[in-house]
Parts: sequence; C-alpha cells; structure tokens
Amino acid sequence: MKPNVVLYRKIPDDLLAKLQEQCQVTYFDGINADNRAAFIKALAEAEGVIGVGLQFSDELMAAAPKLKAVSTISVGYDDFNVAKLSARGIALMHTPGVLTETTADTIFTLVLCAARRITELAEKVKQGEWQGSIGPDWYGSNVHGKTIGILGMGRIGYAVAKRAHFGFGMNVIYYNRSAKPEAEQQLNARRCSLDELLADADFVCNVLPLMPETRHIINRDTLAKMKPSAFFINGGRGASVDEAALVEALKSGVIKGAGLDVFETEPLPVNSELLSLPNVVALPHIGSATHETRYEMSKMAVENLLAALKGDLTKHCVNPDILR
Ligand SMILES: NC(=O)c1ccc[n+]([C@@H]2O[C@H](COP(=O)([O-])OP(=O)(O)OC[C@H]3O[C@@H](n4cnc5c(N)ncnc54)[C@H](O)[C@@H]3O)[C@@H](O)[C@H]2O)c1
Ligand SMILES: O=C(O)[C@H](O)CO
Repeated sequence: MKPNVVLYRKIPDDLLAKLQEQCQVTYFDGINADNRAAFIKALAEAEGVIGVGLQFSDELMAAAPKLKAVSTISVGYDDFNVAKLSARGIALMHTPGVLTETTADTIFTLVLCAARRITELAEKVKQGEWQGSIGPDWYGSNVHGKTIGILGMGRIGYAVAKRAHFGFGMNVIYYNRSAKPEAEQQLNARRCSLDELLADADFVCNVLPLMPETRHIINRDTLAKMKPSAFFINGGRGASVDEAALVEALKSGVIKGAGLDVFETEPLPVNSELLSLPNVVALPHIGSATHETRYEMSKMAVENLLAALKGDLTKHCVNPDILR
C-alpha cells in the first residue's frame, strides 16, 4: 500500500505527479486558520510530511502518530525541533546546496543596495525628486575594496565571500564555529572572534542558522561594537537579530544602514518601524526565490521524502543517527 503523505506547499505539477506515483497525497495550498483543522486531521494518518513555512509545533507532532519522515523545502530547519523528531525516530530532510548560489546573489544584492542606497534613490527618481545635479546628500558608500565580515562561513557564507573577494576585491573576515581552510586558502579569508569581526567589518553579513546560540546574536551590545559607517546585512534568519535594538541603532546612527531579507515576524508587519527608515532595504524573504532554484528545491525535497520513507537517509538528512 502507498504511504500517506501530507503536502502543505504548492509544488510544480510534474513533481506532484512523481510524489503521487509512490504516495497517497493529501494536499494543502499553505496552512491558514481556515484549513488548519483539516490539516491536523490529515496528519493522523501521515507517514510523511512535506512543505515549508510552518512552525512544526508540539501540537502538530502529537497529531501525527504514524510519522516517519518530514521533508522541508528549505535548507534552514529551525521550524522543527530536531531533538523531539529524533526521539520519535522521525527523519528530518532538507535541501542544502541547490539554493546556495541564488541566495548568495540575493545577499550580495543587499550589500550593494544598502551601500549605494539603490531602493531609496530609485524611489526618489520615481517621485520626481531628481530635479538637478545630485550632491553629497544622495551619495552612497563604496563596496569594492572594503571589508566584509561573514557570520557563518558555511555553504552560503562561502558563496557570498567568493563574490566579495573575486568580484569586488574585498577583504574577507569570518566568524564560524570551526575554521574553514578552503575560504582561507582560496579567498584569503581570516577567521576571527565575533567582537573582532564587528569592530573591523564594513559589512557585517549574517548567514548563520537559527538555533539557541544564534538567537539575538545581533543585539544592542553587538551592534554597538560595529563601526558607525558599517552596514548590517541579514540573509540568515530574522530571529538572529533583536529587531528593536536594530531599529534603535539605525535611527541613532550607531550603524549606517541595513539590508534585510528576513525578519523576526514574517511577513514583516506593515507597521514595523523598519519600513519607515530610509537607511533600510527590506526584501520579502526572497533569498532562494527564483523559478529555477525553487524548482530544484522542490525536486530535492520530493526525492528526499521518497528516499526517507524507504529508509534511505544517506542524503540531506539532518538526523541520520536515528537509524543507529
Ligand atoms: N534568506 C533566505 O532565503 C535563506 C536561504 C537559504 C538559507 N538561509 C539561511 O542560511 C542558513 C545557512 O545556510 P547554509 O546552507 O550556508 O548552511 P551551512 O550549514 O552550510 O552553514 C552554516 C555555518 O554556520 C556555522 N555555525 C553554525 N552555528 C554556529 C554558531 N553557533 N557559531 C558560529 N558558527 C556557527 C556552521 O559551522 C556553518 O559553517 C540557513 O540555516 C538558513 O537559516 C536563508
Ligand atoms: O532556509 C531556506 O532554505 C530559505 O530560507 C527558504 O525558506
């Protein structure tokens, strides 16, 4: 008999067909207040779950007693409690690698947009405010030749650093749990302490995964250690930043500006003070959001789930130890 699977995010038709060939699929086009009860009901028979953008709470875990595998269509897996999944022998699969270069493109776009005030000034042009030759009040800051500090020199951190080093002649420093010899050899990157990075970087660029140690790693104290001319770029997770402290730092000139793809609450509430600050570039969590990359992520997530339901955890499994 085909295993029951609950899909809670739209995926391309050919990938849905592939999933349906091997599984009995119950599909939800995202979970909201109207369909949550039906979703919870469907979880009762689910051996597999696949989707993204939903906190997989204790309530949802309890509603899924037959669950064997969860496949998130993302590389970040902070929506899941890995220890609790592992304790129940449930495999957690994710999509590393396929989104690395696209996400690095987005993050570097934020570096450029924040430094050169691209969205702010483009808006002024549209509003008819470009009435003469521009002066220093519309100038930005150089990117080339500056120092970029990468928080989290993993796959995406390295891809950002590669762009900075080869494309913009930037000096690369990084803060990471372990040393990254490839970055040191290929990009002349230097590993340093968090404090050192904050003091030296012209662009502090967060690509750390969200976990207890990285929650609010950017806060009032760490922001105060940055240069007043520096920019903070967030391409990791919103909750790595104390947003109230960031707003304060941006308003009071503790730092110069920010480029943000992720936020503590998403979608970013329309009354967020961040939206009223001219020195903030805010994007709607589009790190990996290209047609090509989102297709590859869905494909990998479907393949991951099918493999995990057959007991194959050799690829893209966060907790393969459950087999021991
Ligand atoms: N904005 C987006 O759309 C988007 C897209 C993809 C990924 N992301 C985020 O980026 C994160 C990184 O993705 P990746 O593929 O580069 O992951 P990765 O695992 O390759 O890299 C993470 C790096 O952080 C380091 N690290 C982890 N915890 C640390 C700690 N406490 N202190 C210091 N270093 C630590 C790891 O050693 C690793 O080198 C994801 O977890 C996700 O949250 C965001
Ligand atoms: O972690 C990821 O893959 C991105 O944030 C997309 O959700």
